[in-house]
Amino acid sequence: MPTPFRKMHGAGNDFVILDARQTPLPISEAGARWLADRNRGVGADQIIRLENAPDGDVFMRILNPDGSEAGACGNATRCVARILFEETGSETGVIQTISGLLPARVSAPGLIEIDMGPARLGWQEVPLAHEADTLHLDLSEGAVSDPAACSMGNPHATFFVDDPWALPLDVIGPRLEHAAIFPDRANIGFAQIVSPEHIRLRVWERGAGLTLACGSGACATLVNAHRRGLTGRRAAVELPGGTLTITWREDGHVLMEGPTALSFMGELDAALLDA
Ligand SMILES: N[C@H](CCC[C@H](N)C(=O)O)C(=O)O
Repeated sequence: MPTPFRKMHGAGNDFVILDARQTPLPISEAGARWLADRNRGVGADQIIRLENAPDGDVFMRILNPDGSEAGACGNATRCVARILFEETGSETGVIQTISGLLPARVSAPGLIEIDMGPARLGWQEVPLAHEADTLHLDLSEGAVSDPAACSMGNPHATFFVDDPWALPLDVIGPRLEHAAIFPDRANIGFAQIVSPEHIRLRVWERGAGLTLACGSGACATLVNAHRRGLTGRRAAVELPGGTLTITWREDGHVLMEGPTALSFMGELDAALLDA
């Protein structure tokens, strides 16, 4: 049964997007692994499945290449918003995830802004394995130490470093992702503060590894940087794949603005998704 898919990316963070609003598309862990595989499948950082939304305009299910489900994916949320806007002819909408309702709008030509919801700062919200000060975690690996942590609906830890490019992220990334303090694992950001309005960031993503961009990671990094007094409430977050503009509003919500792109459309055998 040929099933259409979209291959999209936001600042180089790439996705296979399937539409299950008309017909169920069960995806097993093996199916997600196959689909995300850059040699045997289509290849992607995450698999996104569109579903009918009980409250929003569309529900997005977020699966990592290892089959784990995530509570947030900022870059994919912009891509889903673009699909929604093309379908409705509107420039606003609400995307629903397991973490809540995310208002979306076209903020400028070629740019979409998502209200990613509130940053969650409590240790149980990240979550952490035990009570701790989320502004300064007692965690180190190699040359990095003392991260801040928060949740954007998914767990993030941010290390502030001199140069994210001078670190062996392929070595320290997985060790930190699986650190005992993170019972659900965590996405790990390595951030250089260039100025109070400019951050350079690389992210080792939970369940995915190094990606060219991480939208929720950019949000968590700005929040953690402001909490540390290192930036204002708004900054350009420069990732390897592109730059996102992040604002931490006084009401606690985090706005993320950035680009989207449709790389290609394709068809696949849905039976392979649930093998
Ligand atoms: N790996 C993340 C999900 C994708 C996040 C990222 N692609 C984004 O744009 O926010 C997690 O397991 O929480």
